[in-house]
Amino acid sequence: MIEEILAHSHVVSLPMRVRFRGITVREAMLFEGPAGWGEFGAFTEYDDAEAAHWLAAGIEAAYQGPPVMLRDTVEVNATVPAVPAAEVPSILARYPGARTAKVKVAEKGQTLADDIARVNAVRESMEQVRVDANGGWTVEQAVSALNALGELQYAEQPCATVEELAEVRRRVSTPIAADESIRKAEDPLRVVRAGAADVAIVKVPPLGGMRAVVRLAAELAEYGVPIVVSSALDTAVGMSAGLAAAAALTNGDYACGLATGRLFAEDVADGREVVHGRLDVGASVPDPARLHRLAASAERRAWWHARARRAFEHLR
Ligand SMILES: O=C(O)CCC(=O)c1ccccc1C(=O)O
Ligand SMILES: [Mg+2]
Repeated sequence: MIEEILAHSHVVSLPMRVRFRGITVREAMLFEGPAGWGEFGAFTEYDDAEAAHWLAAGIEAAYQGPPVMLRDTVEVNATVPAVPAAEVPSILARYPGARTAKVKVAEKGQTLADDIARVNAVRESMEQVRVDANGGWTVEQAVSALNALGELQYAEQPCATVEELAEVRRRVSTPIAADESIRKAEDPLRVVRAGAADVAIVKVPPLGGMRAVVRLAAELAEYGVPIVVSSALDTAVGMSAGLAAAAALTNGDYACGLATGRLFAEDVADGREVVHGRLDVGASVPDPARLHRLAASAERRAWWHARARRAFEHLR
């Protein structure tokens, strides 16, 4: 099966408009199967065992297709990278009609004053603001930052560990969301059992697929913890899987972090625009001219193929 996947694959390199998560180009391998297109885009620093989940998610999309969807559009949030406050209006302009924004905070080399200025700039035009520290604060820093930042929908991964999240959650009134603590966990439920999260950020690729997201959502609902489906900086192909998973949830109350296609200077497909703060869930089919234009070097293509082979071994 892996040879068939590789034979129908394209490795792309998408330039980002603004640096995000420390990267300026996003590479991914896309492949077409009997049920549609799938994506294998595990972050380059992830090991093969972790990457295997991402490959499983791509295989589900290409060979099985989406689960039963309950909606044909999904509400999305604007995603604001750790830019200077003055750049916020131009970033938000790319998400017409969005009511919620997620703002990156705790960026290395920046100060709390930078975060406060950025969050306040976002508040001027958004109904709801959430922040994402990507585990960048200590407990004490998180407590003072969250007290200083004012009312937020929630704070995503303020600190690195589950224990720290639980402590911050006891000490502040801001709801706490877990992202990396779920994405990297053997047992995603540990974080809620530990009292570490009010909200769970869930991404299709690291969980291993759309159906895995729907299952986890049902388990978390028993603990009263809602999920927010977000992207892993996926191309338009991977985003289709995130949108399908979000559309399959019975409780889809939170705006999803699935509009990150706006962070790319160019994507593999066009036509999926944010309209009234929502995205259509219909599958995106890559445009051959774009696949050609965005093709990665032969060397990077070989790297992704070798990695996909190793990851596939973990699935057998
Ligand atoms: O949630 C969003 O608004 C966008 C998704 C996002 O921030 C993200 C994208 C890729 C990798 C990590 C993250 C993250 O949430 O930390
Ligand atoms: Mg996050």
